[in-house]
Amino acid sequence: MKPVIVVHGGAGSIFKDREEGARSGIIRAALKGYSILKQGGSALDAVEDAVVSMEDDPHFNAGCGSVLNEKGEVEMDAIIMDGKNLASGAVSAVKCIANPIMLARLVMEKTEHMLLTDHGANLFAKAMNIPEIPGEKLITERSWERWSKKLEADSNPQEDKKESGTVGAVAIDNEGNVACATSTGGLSNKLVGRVGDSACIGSGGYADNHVGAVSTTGHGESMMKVVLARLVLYHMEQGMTPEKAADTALNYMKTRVGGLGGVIVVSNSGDWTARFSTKQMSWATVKDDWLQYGIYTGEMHTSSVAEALGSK
Ligand SMILES: NC(=O)C[C@H](N)C(=O)O
Repeated sequence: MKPVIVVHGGAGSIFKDREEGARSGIIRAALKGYSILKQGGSALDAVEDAVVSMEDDPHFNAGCGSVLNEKGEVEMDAIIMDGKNLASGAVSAVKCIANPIMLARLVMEKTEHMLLTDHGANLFAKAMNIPEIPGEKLITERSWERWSKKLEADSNPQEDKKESGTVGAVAIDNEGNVACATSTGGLSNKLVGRVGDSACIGSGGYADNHVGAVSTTGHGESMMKVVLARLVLYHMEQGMTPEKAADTALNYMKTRVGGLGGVIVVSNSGDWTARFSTKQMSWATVKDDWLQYGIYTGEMHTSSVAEALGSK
């Protein structure tokens, strides 16, 4: 099987001054994941590494750069899933951790459970020797500024809830195993303790070698109502292509519950797609040593991996 990786940097509206940063961030993440796959590494390692790279990048709403809750704190959700055996691990409402996706993987591999939340997730991190970092280290000047503005009387919270930037990855490795990973700071100004789709199996992501893998982004409450990631795979099981399945599921979410979002998909035969009902979604993929990426509907740039590595 030829390896494939697809990553996203969130669906929503990307501010003009953030476009360049988002573009280079998704390209870097896709190339990182692909280099693992090329060396014979697993889909699971590839999606984890790709997501870590975007969690560490302040341009995205995950890890450092996460949006803030109503109290001005960062609370994050993340999930990872292995399509080989349907194992998955997740953390929700976790604070003071640089890379929630690494913690989610440890939940999957080192516990009997699938989801640890809040304080329990931090206790587990401690037991796993994952260091806690001061919460402020995850807060960028920009996220602080935007959060403070929301406190002004004439602010528009609905508008601010459109902040995108959740990150995710799906991959298939040369053994034909698929995996997904998703990580987010959630929605800005969310209530303390709010958990979104990104920590929930089937909504924020799903991976099954029998069909493929999906990572999602968008309005979490809508995505949980339609169990978006699993819905895409269901349509593929019924015979749809990844693209048709993604569009059908996103359209259902829009008409049934009025929610917008985006998905990245890889099928168990290595077909992929990146689709969204929002104005933008940053995405990138590498297959056959060719990198493709875009942000707006219909936008797709192509370059060879060698060229992309050279210009990094
Ligand atoms: N931007 C996002 O994708 C947000 C995330 N889906 C959430 O609702 O927590």
